Amino acid sequence: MTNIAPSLARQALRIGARRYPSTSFARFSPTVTSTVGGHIRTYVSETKPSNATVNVDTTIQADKSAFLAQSGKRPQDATMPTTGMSADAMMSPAAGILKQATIMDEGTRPIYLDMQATTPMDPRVVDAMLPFMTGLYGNPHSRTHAYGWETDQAIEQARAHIADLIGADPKEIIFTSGATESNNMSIKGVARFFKRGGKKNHIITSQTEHKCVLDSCRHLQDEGFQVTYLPVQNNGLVDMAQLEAAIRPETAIVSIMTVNNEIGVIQPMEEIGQLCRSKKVYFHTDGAQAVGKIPIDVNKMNVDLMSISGHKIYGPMGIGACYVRRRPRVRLDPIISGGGQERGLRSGTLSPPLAVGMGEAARICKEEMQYDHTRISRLSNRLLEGLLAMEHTTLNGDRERHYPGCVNVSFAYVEGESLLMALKDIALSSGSACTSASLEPSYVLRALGSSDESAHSSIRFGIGRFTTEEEIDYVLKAVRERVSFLRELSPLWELVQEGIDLNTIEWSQH
Ligand SMILES: Cc1ncc(COP(=O)(O)O)c(C=O)c1O
Ligand code: FES
Repeated sequence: MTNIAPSLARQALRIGARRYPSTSFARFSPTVTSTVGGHIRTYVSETKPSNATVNVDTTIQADKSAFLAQSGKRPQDATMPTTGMSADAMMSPAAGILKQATIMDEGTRPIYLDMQATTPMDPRVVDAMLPFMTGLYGNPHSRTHAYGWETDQAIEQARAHIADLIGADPKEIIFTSGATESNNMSIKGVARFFKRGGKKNHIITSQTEHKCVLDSCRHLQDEGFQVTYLPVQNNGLVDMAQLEAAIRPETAIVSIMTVNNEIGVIQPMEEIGQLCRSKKVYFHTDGAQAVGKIPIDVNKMNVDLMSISGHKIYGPMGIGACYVRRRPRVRLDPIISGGGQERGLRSGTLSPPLAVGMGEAARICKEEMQYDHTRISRLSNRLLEGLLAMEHTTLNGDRERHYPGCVNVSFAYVEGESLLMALKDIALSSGSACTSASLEPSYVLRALGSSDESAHSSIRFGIGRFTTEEEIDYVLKAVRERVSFLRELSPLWELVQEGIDLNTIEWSQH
C-alpha cells in the first residue's frame, strides 16, 4: 500500500477504457469500445433471483425489458425505497433509483457487487486479446507455418502464467471452457478411469460444493458409483475427522472446493491434501473462487487436480483451465475426445484470444494479488462492520477462514428477495438463491444449519478489484435505510420490538 504506482494504474483504469494509457483501444476505438460495453452490459442479466410469493422472476423480467429499452437514458442517484412500485415507475426519471455505474464509464447502471457471478474484464486483458481477434488468427495447432507458430507461442506463454499463479508446471495446465468443464473432467475422468480398472468406485465431496460438482457426482451415481456428500460445520468448514472417517479403500477421489462461492469460506486445503496423499486418494479442488484471489500452491496443498475459471479472475468468459498433476501422475479418462490436443485430455481447437486473455488475467492477479487483497479486505471490513452494527444481522460462514471479497449476511425479519427488490440500484445476489423450478432456500446455507428463515433473509455482497470506497458507503447507506423500511412493514419485527420472544409463540396451522 506504500507503493502508489498500482493505485495510479487503477485510477487510469477507472477513467475508462478509451483513456487507459497503454491501451490499444484507441486504434480500434469505434467497434472495440462497444464490444467492451456490450460485455460489461451483460452482467446486468446476471442477477436472477426468484421468489414464488413476491413473484420476483416476473418483476425482474419486467425490469430487464425496461432497462434494455432505456439503455443509455437512465436517471441518476436516489435513496427512496422502491418496494411496491411497478417496474415502469422504478425506471422513470422521477424515481431515479439507478446510480451512475462506476466501471469504465459505460453508462448508468446499478453498482456492481456480484463478483462471485463474474468479474469485469480488466482492460489490460482486453488489450492482450485484441491482436488475436484481428491479425494473429492462425490455428495454434497448425505446425507447418508461421500463423500457427505465433498463436501457439502465445498460448504457451498464457499457460505458463496460469501455472505460475498456482505453483504448477505449464505442462500440468489443460485449457477447458471453464470451471464447470474442469470439474466435470476431473471428477468423471478420474472415476471412469478407476472403474475400468474395476478397483475403486467411491467418491467423497461436500454438501456445499458448486452445483456442477454435485451434479457430476449424481451422474456418476447413475453409473454405479457410491458418493459421500460430507456435511459441513456451522461455520461452513469440513470436519477433518469426518473426512478421514469417510475415506475407504475404494475411494478414488475427494473433491472439496477451496473457496465457497456463496459464503466465501476457505477450506483447510493443506490438511485435506495431506490426508488424501497419505491415503493414496486423489484430491480435486474447485478453485474457481480462490485462484487469483488468495495464494495457492498446488504442491504445498498436495492438490492433484484443480479447476480454474477465466471470468472469475477478470479474464474472459468461455475459458478455464484444469490443473492435472504429473508427478505422481494423475490418471483420468478424457470426457471430450477428438484430435488429441491438450495431452489427449481435452480435444478441440484452442481459442488463442481467450487463452491469451486468461493468461494475462492470471499474470495480473499474481502481480497484484497482495495489493488487491489488502484493498478488498479494507472495503470488506468497512462493509461488514457497518452491516453488523445493525440489529439482528449475522455473517454467514467462518469469519477468520474467509475470503473478504465475499460477504454473506442474514438480515433477520427481512425477506432476502424483498430486500433485493428494494436494492435495485445495486447488482447483488441473494444468498438464498432459489430458482423458479425449486423454491428451496440456498442449500449451502441450509448445510450450515441455518433455519429456512435465516437462509431466506441472506444477501451476498461481492467486492472486487474495481469496487470503490464510495460504492461501499452508498451500499451501506442504502441497505440500512431499506432494511429499516422493510422491517417496519413486518409484523414479526413489531412483535420483536415489543419484546416478545418469537420462539414462544404457537403459530396456528393451516
Ligand atoms: C465455485 C464455482 N465453481 C464453478 C463455477 C463455474 O465456473 P464457469 O462459469 O467457469 O463454468 C463457478 C461459477 O459460477 C463457481 O463459483
Ligand atoms: S423464496 Fe426461495 S430463497 Fe427465498
